[in-house]
Amino acid sequence: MANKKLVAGNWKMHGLSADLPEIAAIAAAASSYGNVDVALCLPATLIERAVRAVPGFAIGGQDVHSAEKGAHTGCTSAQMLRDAGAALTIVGHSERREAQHESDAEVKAKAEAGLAAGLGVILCIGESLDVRESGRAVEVVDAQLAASLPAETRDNLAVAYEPIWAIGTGKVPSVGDIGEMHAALRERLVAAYGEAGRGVRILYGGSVKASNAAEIFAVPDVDGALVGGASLKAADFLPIVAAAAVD
Ligand SMILES: O=C(CO)COP(=O)(O)O
Repeated sequence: MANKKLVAGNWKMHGLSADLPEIAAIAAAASSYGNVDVALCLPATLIERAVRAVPGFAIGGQDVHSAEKGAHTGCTSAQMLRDAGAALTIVGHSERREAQHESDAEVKAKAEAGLAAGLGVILCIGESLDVRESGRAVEVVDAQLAASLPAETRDNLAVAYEPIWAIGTGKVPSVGDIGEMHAALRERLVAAYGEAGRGVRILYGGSVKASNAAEIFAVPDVDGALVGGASLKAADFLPIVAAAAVD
């Protein structure tokens, strides 16, 4: 049976209190789609206010530290996100893997910390353009996933395949390439977790828009999307949610 789709927005470093009405508009409309889970991963500074503004709607963070607490200036623990009312968090986004030099081992520790704190976790992986052009994308991303996966899965673990060259560029892999990658990632999840690996949602991310969402969602083993730029406005995001709601 197909997994229920998850459409999550990643607001990255966007969002001030003036944007709370936009979040409320997204949450209000999203609640009418019973067969799709919808979430917004916001800057840490907005989480608590957003949770108060849209009770019951899934608000998430974009990163957590792997430790519960300690001398880590500027970092946020998974418990802190939970305490602010977050339901989930992204870990291992390529922007952090690149700019903050996060390793697979660190991403794995972050994913485990998030799950242990009761957060849903969206674990990101994806290849560079060089790797895609070398023909080694599946091999490299599979190895990245194997090294980043938490030791044990939980119901609220999801994986997001985000080719780095597709993020914010308007470029999207062919549906054939997305399908090939998601099938390989599914095999990896089943190898790691047995049958439970079939229930781990595999999202696609990278230039998802209203115009391409339906064909991406129709690919086998695409269980939703992680959406950047097109998640900032209800008018752009809600058609993507609507496309996920079509069986
Ligand atoms: O990085 C992304 C989501 O995490 C994708 O960003 P865009 O949808 O803006 O390409």
